[in-house]
Parts: sequence; C-alpha cells; structure tokens
Amino acid sequence: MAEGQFSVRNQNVLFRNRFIVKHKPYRVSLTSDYICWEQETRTDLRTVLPWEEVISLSPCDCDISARHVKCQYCQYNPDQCRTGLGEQVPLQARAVKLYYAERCGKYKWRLATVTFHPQKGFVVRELLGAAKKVLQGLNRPHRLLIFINPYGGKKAALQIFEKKVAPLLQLAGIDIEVIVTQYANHARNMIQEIDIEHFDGVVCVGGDGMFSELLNGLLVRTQKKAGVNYNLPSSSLVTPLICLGVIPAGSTDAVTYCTTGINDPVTSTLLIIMGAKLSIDICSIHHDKYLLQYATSFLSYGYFGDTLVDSEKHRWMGPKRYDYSGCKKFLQGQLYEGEIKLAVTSVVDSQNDKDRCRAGCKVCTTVTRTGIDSGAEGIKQDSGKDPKYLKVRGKFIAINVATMTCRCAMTKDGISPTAHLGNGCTDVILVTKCSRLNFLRYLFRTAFHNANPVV
Ligand SMILES: Nc1ncnc2c1ncn2[C@@H]1O[C@H](COP(=O)(O)OP(=O)(O)OP(=O)(O)O)[C@@H](O)[C@H]1O
Repeated sequence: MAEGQFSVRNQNVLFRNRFIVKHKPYRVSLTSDYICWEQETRTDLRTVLPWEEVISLSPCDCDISARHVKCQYCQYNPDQCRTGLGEQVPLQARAVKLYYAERCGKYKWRLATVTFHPQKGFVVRELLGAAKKVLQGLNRPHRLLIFINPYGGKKAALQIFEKKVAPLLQLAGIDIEVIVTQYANHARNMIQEIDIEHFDGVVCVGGDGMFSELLNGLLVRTQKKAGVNYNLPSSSLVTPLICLGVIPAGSTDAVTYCTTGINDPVTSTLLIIMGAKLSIDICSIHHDKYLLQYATSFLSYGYFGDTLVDSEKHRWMGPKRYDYSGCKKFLQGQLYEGEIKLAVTSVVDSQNDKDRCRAGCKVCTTVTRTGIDSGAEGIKQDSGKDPKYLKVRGKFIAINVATMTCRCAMTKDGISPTAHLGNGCTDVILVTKCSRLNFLRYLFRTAFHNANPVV
C-alpha cells in the first residue's frame, strides 16, 4: 500500500465518487490496478491499494459512529460474507466495507478494514459492482481442497483452521472442501484418488511432515499421469499444474518459515487468498532403483536424521521432543563411515552473501526461466558438459542436505542461510568426525548464527 505519491487522474478510472471515511469527506476511485481513497481537503492523505491486496468488498450497515456494534452484514454469517464478491448486493445496504491485507512488520500480514459511507445511497451498488468485475479478473484461487492434521504440532490445527483460516477464506468467497486426516498417510492416499482437477489448489493445515505427505502424493500422481518412470533417478520431474499451500500448525514449520519468512497462519492464509506463488526445489531419494520419497527443505543422515526418528517416540512432549532427542543423540556421539559422491555443476561460494532468498528472488526466477531440470540429465543439459564428481570418504557425524534455508524457531537464519528456494541446486553440509566441543560449537552457530556455521 502506498500513501502520497500517486495520481489517479492519469489512470483509467472505473468508478469515482464521494464517501465519508472516519467522519471525513473522501473521494474513492477504482482503476483496473488500484483502489484509492483520498481526503477531499487534503490530497496528501491518500491511500493507494493494489487489487492484489484486496480481500473483499462487502455491503455494510454499521452505524458511522458505532465502534463496536457490528451490523447484520459484518456479523459472522457465511451467506452474507459471500456477498463479498458482490453476487447479491442488497438494496438496503448503506455502506461498503473494504477488507484488505496489510503488512505489519517485515514478513507478517494482517487483515485491515475501512468503511466507505456514501454521500448518496445508490453508489453502494455501483462501487460493489465495479469491484466485483476487477476481483473476478484476478488470478486467485476460487476452490481449495484443505487437509487438516489434528495430530501434528501442539494438536491445534483444527482450532487454527476454525478461528483463523476459515473466516478469511469465507470473506474472500473461496469455496472449500475440508478433509480432517484420520491416520498417517491419509492425505497422501486421498490426493492420489480425489479428482483434484476441480480445485485451484491443495492446502494443508499442519507441519513439514504433512506438507511432505501431500507433496509426495501429488508428485507421484503427476508422474503416473504423465507416464514418467519415477523410480529412475535420471527421470525428469513433471511439475504438477495445481499449487500446494501450507498453513503452519506443526512443530518446526520450516517450509512455511522459508517461504513466507514467518510461521503465522493468518499471513499464510492471506498470501493464499492473494494468489502468491513460488517454485521450490525438490529432491528425490532412491534405493535399489526404487523411489523412496520426494523431499524438500531438509534431508539428513546421521545426527539430525537420528534425532528426528527418535523424536517420533516422544511426540507427547510436543515441539520440545526435538530438544530432548537432540541432547540424547549428542551424548551418544554416533559416527557413520562411508563415501559420498556428489555431482557438482559449478562451485559458488555464497556463504558470505548478505542477500536472502525470498519470493521474487532474482537467482531463482532466472533459473526457472532457463528451465533447469531435475535429475542427472538435467545437470548435463544445463552445463553443456558432464558434471564434475566430488568424492568424500571418511567418518561423519551428520550428512545434511538443505534445499532451502530451513529456518525455524530452533535456528533463526536456518541450517543453510544462503540456500535458495528454487535455483535447481541443493546445499550439502558434511559434518565430519570432530570433538564433541567442536560439534557443539557447530550446533550453537547453526542455532544462533553469531558466526558462519559452515567452517
Ligand atoms: N490423523 C493422524 N493421526 C496420526 N498421524 C497423522 C494424522 N494425520 C497426519 N499424520 C502424520 O503426522 C505427521 C506429523 O504431522 P505434522 O508435520 O503436521 O506435525 P509435526 O511433525 O508436529 O510438525 P513438523 O513436521 O513441522 O515438525 C505427518 O507425517 C503425518 O503423516
């Protein structure tokens, strides 16, 4: 939202009229790009809101002086909320309420409202009608399939959905079909059976495990449909046409942290309503010519992998289980011996980069446009020559693969702070045999990032 530096006079105006906003006379203008309200006597008091940030415009009867009493339209009532897209605008409505997404802080979004009371009654229908036309032309989801995991995190997914997510989706006029999962892998199985073509997106209310379930179900379904032998490590991944969204209700919520910058259910819901999209890198894990799993965010063999497995036995502790299992595995000091072979396309020392990857990142958008593909063949095609192979042999404490920064409450900058969300590469972090003190140092640096953890 911009204030001040904008002139609606030069734009193609779809609607303009006088309204009262907070007891002051305002001029409200609609163009194909913006909705703008400016005080008539003080043109420096102007708010210009791009349509992308508009959630809905609804009829309203709230008394101009009443602060806390809500009119019949503004009270929670799904049928009346539906008129947000102006389908049946009641003649008697006396005002228009604009709901929009407003940034508060670096990453957080919240719902804000402003009420326009017309100086002449009939303009309410005109304003709602003009807004409806623009909103319908936006590239946004209209129907969503939502999976809720009542078992993950602090077991609060259902409450989060009912209190924070559903009212916003209703306000935006989005149709939803909700499935509450009954067992592990329920969502993965369902997504392979349901006719998802009727939906504009699939969303889960849960954590990284739940997101991974849906991702795997969706990717396997897409590969099968495209006739791709996904068990072959060299097969190119066919990207699903439908978008996958996540509303955080898990323990670590690293995927949400990395993609939105914060784990806030309201922020994620508003971004889904606004149609925000980005591409992320996916790894495939194979064994004996079979696909074991597709993975994103974090993949670990050794210390972190063992911690995750052990933490599942202590789920009753909630998110604290990671700290408990992490301490236990640290004290056990397990080492793994082996050889790692990496295909390296180019060596980029990005460890000291100040820029962090986020939506619209230049590196990721350039790579997406040039069409880097997954799999060994993709690597060959892009570099135009065979990749270099790097072999490392020895004893390891942990072998970590991060396809994104893996930010979460336990590590504020992430396990690999300079990783990109969708540049076609993954960061490999090898923690070789070292003293307990040095390993502890590495863990502290990863958690607090007061120094480069990768040394
Ligand atoms: N109804 C259910 N009962 C038991 N397990 C379930 C159910 N629904 C989903 N699951 C499983 O619960 C696992 C964990 O869920 P989720 O990722 O939402 O929470 P979390 O593990 O606490 O969070 P995070 O992965 O962010 O640390 C998932 O891998 C999923 O397979």
